Amino acid sequence: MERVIVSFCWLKKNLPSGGKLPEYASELASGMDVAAALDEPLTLEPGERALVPTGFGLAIPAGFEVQVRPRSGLAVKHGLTVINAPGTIDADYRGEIKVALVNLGREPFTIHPGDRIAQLVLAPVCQARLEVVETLDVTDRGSGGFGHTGV
Ligand SMILES: O=c1ccn([C@H]2C[C@H](O)[C@@H](COP(=O)(O)OP(=O)(O)OP(=O)(O)O)O2)c(=O)[nH]1
Ligand SMILES: [Mg+2]
Repeated sequence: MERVIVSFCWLKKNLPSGGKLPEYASELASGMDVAAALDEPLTLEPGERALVPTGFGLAIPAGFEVQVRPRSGLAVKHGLTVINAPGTIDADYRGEIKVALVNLGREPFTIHPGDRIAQLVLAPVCQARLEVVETLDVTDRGSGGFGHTGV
């Protein structure tokens, strides 16, 4: 598959403990698994959330974004998910990529340095140019929404 070049940079002088280059786990995986760059294990109590560092930053080309998505295994088995999923990494952001995790499970969950906590999906985006009008055009749906077509 053709790949888009994204600049990757460790943001600290020493490679953070647990920091790993994000990787596609299979040939055609949509997301690169991303690891927790932690000095020590971090335990999330039920209902608790944390902004987990990765140690790196990206320079994403214009016309793309990176989405931070949960890993379904962690979500289904432990209730660990990304609270703002999909997190948005803007193409002009140069700070550290962080993962906003929440433990929606019933048990405490411990993240160890280097654990794969989420996945990063590179996705195309386009920006809108808003054209302000007096009225919107007419459609069959009209203003029906939120279950209007049935469950
Ligand atoms: O899961 C995330 C979400 C965001 N970010 C970083 C990159 C992103 O470009 C920036 C801003 O994110 P967002 O636009 O979602 O947050 P905001 O609350 O709108 O903050 P801002 O006013 O800085 O845009 O924070 C992360 O590292 N991880
Ligand atoms: Mg924003």
